[in-house]
Amino acid sequence: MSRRVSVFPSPQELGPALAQLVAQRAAGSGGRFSLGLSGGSLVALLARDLPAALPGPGGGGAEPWLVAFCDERLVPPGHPESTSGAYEAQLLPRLPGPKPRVLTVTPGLSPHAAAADYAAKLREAFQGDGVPAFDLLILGVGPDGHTCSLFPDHPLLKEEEKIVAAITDSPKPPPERITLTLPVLNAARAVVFVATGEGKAAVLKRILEGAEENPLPAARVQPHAGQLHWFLDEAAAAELTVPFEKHSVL
Ligand SMILES: O=C1O[C@H](COP(=O)(O)O)[C@@H](O)[C@H](O)[C@H]1O
Repeated sequence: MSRRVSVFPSPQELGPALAQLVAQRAAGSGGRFSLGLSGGSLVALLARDLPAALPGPGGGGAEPWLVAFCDERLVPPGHPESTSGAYEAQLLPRLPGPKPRVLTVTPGLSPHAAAADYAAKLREAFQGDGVPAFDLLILGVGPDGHTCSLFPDHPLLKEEEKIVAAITDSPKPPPERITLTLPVLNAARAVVFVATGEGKAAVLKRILEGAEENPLPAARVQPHAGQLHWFLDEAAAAELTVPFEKHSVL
C-alpha cells in the first residue's frame, strides 16, 4: 500500500483538487467506475466542486458510474441527517449528462435488515468480487477518529464476515446507522480521506503518526493492494511532522 498526504491552504483549494482526482479516476477506469461516498462535511465539498470537473453532457457525464454510500444514517426519508438525501439534494442533480446508478439504502427496515439488504445490493452490483472492490472510496474522519460509522473501541471494528453492518449505538447521533466494514474499505483500489479544520488536527496526528496498540478506526484503513491518499487543509494538518505534499495553487 502506498500512502500520500496532500495539504492545501483551505477547503477552497482542496475541493477542486479532490474533484480533479475523482474525474481522473473515473476517466481512467475504462468502463464502470464504482465510487463510495461518505456523508458529513464531504457532501458540500463535492457538491461545490465536482460538477465542474466532469466532462459536459456530450462527454458521457457520470453515466458509467456506480455510486454507493460508505455509511448511512437510518432516518426517515427527507430527514436532514440522511447522507443519500443530502447527495440527492446537493450533488446528484448537478452532475452533467446522464445520471449515475445510485445504490440507496431501502427505507423503513430495521438496522440489521437494512444492512443485509444493502449488502445484497452491493453483492449484486459487484458480482465476481469476493469482497466488493470499489474503484474509489472517499472517506471522512471525525474528531474522535471514526470513519464511516466505525467508531473507536466498537465491536464492529472486528467484523470480518459482513460487508455491511448495522450499528444501533452510534456515539454520534443518530444512533442507528449502517456502514461498510473494514474488509470492504481495505479491498478498495483507492481510498481518499478528506479532513479539514482545526478540530481534526489532534486526531490526524494520532492517525498519521501514531503507532497505537489499538488503532483508531481511520488508522485501520490500509487498502491491501490499493492507494491511500489523505487530502487535508492546513488547519487539519497543523500538528503533523511527517512529510507531506504542500499544494498552494488550484
Ligand atoms: O457521521 C459521520 O461522520 C463522518 C465525518 O464527518 P465530518 O462532517 O466530520 O466530515 C462521515 O465521514 C460519515 O460519513 C458520517 O456518517
